[in-house]
Amino acid sequence: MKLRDLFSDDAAIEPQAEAVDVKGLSVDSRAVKPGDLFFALAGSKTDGSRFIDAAIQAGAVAIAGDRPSQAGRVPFVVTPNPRRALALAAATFYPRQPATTAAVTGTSGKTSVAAFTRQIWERLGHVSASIGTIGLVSPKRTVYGSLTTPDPIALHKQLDEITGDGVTHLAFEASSHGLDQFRLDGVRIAAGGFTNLSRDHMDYHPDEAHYLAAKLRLFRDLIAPDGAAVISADHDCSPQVIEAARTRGLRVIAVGGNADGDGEGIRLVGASVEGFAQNLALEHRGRNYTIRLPLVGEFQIENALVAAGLAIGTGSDPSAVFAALEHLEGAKGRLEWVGEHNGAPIFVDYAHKPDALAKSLQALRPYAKRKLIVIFGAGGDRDAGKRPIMGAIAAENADQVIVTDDNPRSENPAAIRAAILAAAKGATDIGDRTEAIKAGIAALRPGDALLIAGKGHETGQIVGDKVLPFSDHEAVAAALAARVV
Ligand SMILES: CC(=O)N[C@H]1[C@@H](OP(=O)(O)OP(=O)(O)OC[C@H]2O[C@@H](n3ccc(=O)[nH]c3=O)[C@H](O)[C@@H]2O)O[C@H](CO)[C@@H](O)[C@@H]1O[C@H](C)C(=O)N[C@@H](C)C(=O)N[C@H](CCC(=O)O)C(=O)O
Repeated sequence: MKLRDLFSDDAAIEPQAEAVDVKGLSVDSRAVKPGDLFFALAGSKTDGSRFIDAAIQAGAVAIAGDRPSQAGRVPFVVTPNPRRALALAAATFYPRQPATTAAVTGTSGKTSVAAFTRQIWERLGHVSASIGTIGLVSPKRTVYGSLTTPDPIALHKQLDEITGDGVTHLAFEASSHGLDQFRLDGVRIAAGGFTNLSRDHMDYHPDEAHYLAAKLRLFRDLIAPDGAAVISADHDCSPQVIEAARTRGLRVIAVGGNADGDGEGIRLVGASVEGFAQNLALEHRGRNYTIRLPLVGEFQIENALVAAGLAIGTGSDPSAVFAALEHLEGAKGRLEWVGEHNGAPIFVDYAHKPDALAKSLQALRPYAKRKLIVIFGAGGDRDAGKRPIMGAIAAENADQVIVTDDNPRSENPAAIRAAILAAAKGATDIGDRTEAIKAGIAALRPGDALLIAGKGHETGQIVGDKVLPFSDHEAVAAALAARVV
């Protein structure tokens, strides 16, 4: 592809460089291949412009960045926002995208919403995929990804491939990092969803206003002008998100108890727990629907309604969408029942933030007539402020707390646990996660329930810079199979 074709008019390209043939795109000098266009990006740890020489040595035929470089040996494209230019170039280089794409943002629930939207579309006969924290899930390929929102090059390569596979409908997760770093700017988004907002990523965003502003980019800048915004109406920040969507002239579908069921909204009129399911009364366009949602946890109602809104907002028939909710399956490691001991259920959940931990514990309370036990930890090299908050939430919402390791990374694991334990009076300290899980299961008696929180679908424990194989699912299965409990 010609260099000129990869950039919009605001990029400065010398006329003699416009026809340079670009064979690939790269943001990492260590991964550059001959023929690549290298984007020099200012990053959180270093500045890509320091590696221009290395990129040229590796075979880069052109460089893009926000200020002209002295390298001079290959053409240099000056563009005011290189990260956004990268996203748009990736969309041009890998041109195919599913015809219908929905994105979801919010602190919690993104993975479930993406999975539920995919499942609803599948049930309605569309070839569907989802991309997010648990990777790419599509009929022909399942690929694990390390980021919630992949970088633009990986993202557009995947979009191009799955479209070639016949995928017509895609639901994907828009993380605040992804939105802030313009990773999604080249995706044609027909509908965007918003779940909720709580404390998260304070190691990245300077404050909560910045965090919300990143999320709002989806509604302010990215959804197609004739697209839909599906917004949970039950949070303090909901009016701000609705306002951002209305200002753009998007079709707003509010969902939840505060939504208007007479019109576009999906109003939750009532909900009751029945076994491992919930009966919901809904109102949409003045019509009433009664459905059995086969999922545990009140928070899953919000996820299911946002998914339903995304399907309706991209053209599906409401009655068929609500009927499809009765068949939803939880996403891997999202308040997932993984076994039982002494008749007491054991759940694995990805909750690794204060609000999510509180919601998961509250969701399991109806299943713990006697004691609710929780096992969790907190990640190293990440927002340290959430550790005591999570300790206090666990102590308040559970009857027995075991604090363990969860990706300590470069930090001293015992110090992370100590910060949690200081706020969780009476908690037990068991650093080894396998041992903690064994102890939690061994403590179960009839009428109890156990929540193992933090890792969800993950298959590794990050210690130092090594990822050691670890899975809560496997640790539970091994403990139950060995009858060590
Ligand atoms: C903090 C963060 O978001 N970092 C992302 C960012 O990297 P960066 O630009 O800050 O990297 P940097 O190390 O400062 O380097 C600057 C530039 O120099 C380049 N470089 C660097 C060294 C070298 O030898 N040669 C070279 O060319 C780098 O490739 C980079 O382009 O841009 C990269 C390209 O898009 C991302 O891969 C990278 O994600 C890192 C791996 C990451 O861990 N991100 C996490 C925090 C993240 O994005 N998480 C969100 C949210 C998850 C959630 O909701 O829980 C996600 O979407 O996954």
